[in-house]
Amino acid sequence: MTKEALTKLKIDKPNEAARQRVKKIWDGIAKPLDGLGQFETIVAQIGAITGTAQIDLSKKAVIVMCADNGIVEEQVSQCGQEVTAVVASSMVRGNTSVCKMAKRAGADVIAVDIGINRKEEIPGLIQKKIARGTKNFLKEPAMSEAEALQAIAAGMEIAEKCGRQGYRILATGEMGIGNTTTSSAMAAALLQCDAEEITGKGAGLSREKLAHKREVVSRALDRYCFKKDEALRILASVGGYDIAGLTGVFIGGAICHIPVVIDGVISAVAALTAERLVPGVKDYIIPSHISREPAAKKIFEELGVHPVIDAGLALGEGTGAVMMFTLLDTALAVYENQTTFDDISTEQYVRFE
Ligand SMILES: O=C(O)c1ccc[n+]([C@@H]2O[C@H](COP(=O)([O-])O)[C@@H](O)[C@H]2O)c1
Ligand SMILES: Cc1cc2nc[nH]c2cc1C
Repeated sequence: MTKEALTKLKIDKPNEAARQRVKKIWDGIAKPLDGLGQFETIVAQIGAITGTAQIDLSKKAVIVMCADNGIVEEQVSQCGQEVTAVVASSMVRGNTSVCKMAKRAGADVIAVDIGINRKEEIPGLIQKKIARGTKNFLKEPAMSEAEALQAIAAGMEIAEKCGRQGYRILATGEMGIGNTTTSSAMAAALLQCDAEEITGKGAGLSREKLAHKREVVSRALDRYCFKKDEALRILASVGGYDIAGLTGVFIGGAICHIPVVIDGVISAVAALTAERLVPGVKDYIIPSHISREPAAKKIFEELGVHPVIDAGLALGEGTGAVMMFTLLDTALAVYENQTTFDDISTEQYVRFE
């Protein structure tokens, strides 16, 4: 895919008539007006995305993009790169946190090698490797723009295939040591913030190491002098293959009218990148939680997305998004098996605003 082809993509506007029909159904259910708060809004959003008031989230999957990051060479993470391949292998065996949650939530895990630094294939992963990890972005751009576009196309392809296979909702997840550094650098560039205010501890760092990580992000910003509207250059220069792949998942989901649930800070950066590259994608994004990483809040504010879970999660893999699957299923129990005001022979609440 070329940059021109990507930027020419058009996203349909969500179906407002379907959104209104869902809202009307909520108001007819025997409960206080707006009693399920944001869950009513989100179910209506899913109606607008899919174009129907009949909400079906029976088949769901979390797409976990696994990739390595050359910036790990700069001691920005407590773990070594080899851990990415170890955890990715556990994905296949169902042994990671997201696999356990997905099993409980009735969702499939689609784990993808989009750039693990390992020569041998890990059997069971979807093979979409662009390269064996990115370059150290303090020394040279993490990847070329052509590679970034290739990874975006891979993510779009996976989302579109999920659509053909009947998945009704997708979640984004990732695994990649060092990807909170790439995310922080991208968020700082996309939002034009300082490294200081946007860079967090990731999977765990001492105070000294956090100061060093901020310094690394700051040096990268000085080196590349990004403008906020250069999303593709930002992604290629300081991003990762996981972020690029997830950017593609958000774009592909929007094209196919599939709601995509956003997870932590890495997913949030991918969502913002997708929106900057192809405006309109954000209408197809379903919130889940607000990551502990400081960049997350700023990105959600920019996107106008309101996460419903504020629990200090910072696990990644798609875990918070899968929790949201369960919450949505619970809310749908009320929506699908309606007890209406008519059923209980009671006057419906009147909406005054
Ligand atoms: O999702 C988040 O917001 C999040 C916050 C902190 C850490 N992580 C996970 O931890 C790993 C990256 O941490 P680090 O410190 O190596 O950059 C990566 O595999 C992510 O899935 C994820
Ligand atoms: C074991 C482990 C699991 C993870 N999941 C997301 N990031 C991770 C980092 C580590 C180290």
